[in-house]
Amino acid sequence: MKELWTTMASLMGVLAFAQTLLHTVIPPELRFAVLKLFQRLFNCFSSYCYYEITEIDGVNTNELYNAVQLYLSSSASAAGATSDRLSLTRGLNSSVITFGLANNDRLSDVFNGVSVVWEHIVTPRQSQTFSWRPLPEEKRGFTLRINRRDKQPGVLENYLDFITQKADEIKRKNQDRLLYTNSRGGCLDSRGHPWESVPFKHPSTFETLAMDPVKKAEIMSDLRDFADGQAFYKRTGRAWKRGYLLYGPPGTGKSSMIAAMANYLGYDIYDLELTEVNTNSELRKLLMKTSSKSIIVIEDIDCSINLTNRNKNNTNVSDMRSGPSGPVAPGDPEHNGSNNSMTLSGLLNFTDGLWSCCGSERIFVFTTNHIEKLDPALLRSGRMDMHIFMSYCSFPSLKILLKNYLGCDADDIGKEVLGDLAAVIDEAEMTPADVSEVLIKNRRDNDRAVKELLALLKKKMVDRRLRTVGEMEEVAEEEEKRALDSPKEVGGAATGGGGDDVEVDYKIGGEDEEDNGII
Ligand SMILES: Nc1ncnc2c1ncn2[C@@H]1O[C@H](COP(=O)(O)OP(=O)(O)OP(=O)(O)O)[C@@H](O)[C@H]1O
Repeated sequence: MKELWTTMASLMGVLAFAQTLLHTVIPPELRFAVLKLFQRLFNCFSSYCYYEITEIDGVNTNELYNAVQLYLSSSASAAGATSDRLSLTRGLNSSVITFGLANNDRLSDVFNGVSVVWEHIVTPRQSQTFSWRPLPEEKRGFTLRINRRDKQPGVLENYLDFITQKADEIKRKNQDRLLYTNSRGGCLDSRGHPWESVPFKHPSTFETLAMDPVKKAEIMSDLRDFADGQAFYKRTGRAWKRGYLLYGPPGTGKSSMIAAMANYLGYDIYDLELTEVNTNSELRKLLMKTSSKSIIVIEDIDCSINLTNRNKNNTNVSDMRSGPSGPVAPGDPEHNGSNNSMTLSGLLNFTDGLWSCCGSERIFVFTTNHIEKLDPALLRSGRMDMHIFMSYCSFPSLKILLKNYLGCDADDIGKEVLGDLAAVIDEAEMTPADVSEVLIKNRRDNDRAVKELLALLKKKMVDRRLRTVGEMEEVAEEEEKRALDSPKEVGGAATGGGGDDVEVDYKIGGEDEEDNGII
């Protein structure tokens, strides 16, 4: 045994000596050429093709390297359970940890039925070549191995395109969303930007959103189709944007829905405060400074701008600010050539006109508690593609809230109580916000929470019934009164009253649309 070790040590010594001799006698260029020759010979007989993607391309960062790294991070995290070693990173502005291949580790992948192997190669950098910025001490790169028989034309290009697209998605998902606001009025920041941003950390998701599951699935699928629809929008010649109108009573989850949309798609939110915008051109500038993959929100649109009465004289926001008795503009600035106030027509151009297309993949969301107050032009399809009614708490929504706040499934509550809740929930007309309040307050005691909620729902239901009876009595009284007076009024109503009303309503709608040139 001792002899064996002695022989091994001598052999190692000879090898080390030979290597030093080789390095001294043979110049590095020749060594490199010989190595290349061997590599070529090996490649000729190998059944694989190899592609190298280095981290630094010359002196520039290779974007493809970063994309591959991100793409592989999703596969690596899946393989995490089986792999012994993975590298972990967290990027700037990100709260998410990403997995990566550790040095010289391998990972297999399959794309369109083609199996490939990625290897992460890290070697010390030999010498610092001159460059305007210091290069990292290690040379990092990925080697992609593809079987020769799978090397069909276009396969590699398609695979790399797929990787780049996936990497973009992952980057967006990992990065914190931003919430922008224009609440500084027309003031610009030091970079000349009209929007101010803060990290957006709203935890609302479609999972936690209490609404009818069928409706929810429909909205999610619509959003997904939109986000994946670049080719569709290009083919059909449509601008890549979509409008959603969320309407319903306060506290039914309109803001929560917007947050869920942003979190689902990984989009930033631009919360447009219309009352801070003075002119149409200001609005246009704001639009130009929004980025793609974003949701532009105008909350409570009925309160922001006068949208009911699109008369030429009173449609601008400044009038709204001055109150009903405030100054009346001399005419619709969109039509008299002036551009010194903000009008409904300006807003419609913002969402629908040529300027709305300066960017792509953008969603417009308007919310209102009073849809009946909105101008029909705003509701027209093409402007607001989907009208989503956020309703009072229904039974399916209640089940989601019980899960959110009490952490229990409907079955855990007991059949009898569940039946009682189901019997009263619709008629009680309670908002998800009010239901949430009761559940939050009693979240440490599930039984108490459910009992208190049931009692409140019953009370609301009774109140509503009484209100309805009261209203019916009032109507009956009025009808009775009218019946008594009817011999005098029949003539008047028949000759003008009711008929005129209908005609005027109809006319106002039609004339306004044409006069303002909006539709
Ligand atoms: N559908 C819902 N699903 C889950 N939570 C909800 C829902 N609706 C309301 N809530 C809860 O109630 C609170 C208020 O809801 P939210 O602000 O989204 O309602 P809203 O309809 O936008 O109200 P408003 O019209 O007054 O702005 C939220 O913080 C959320 O916790």
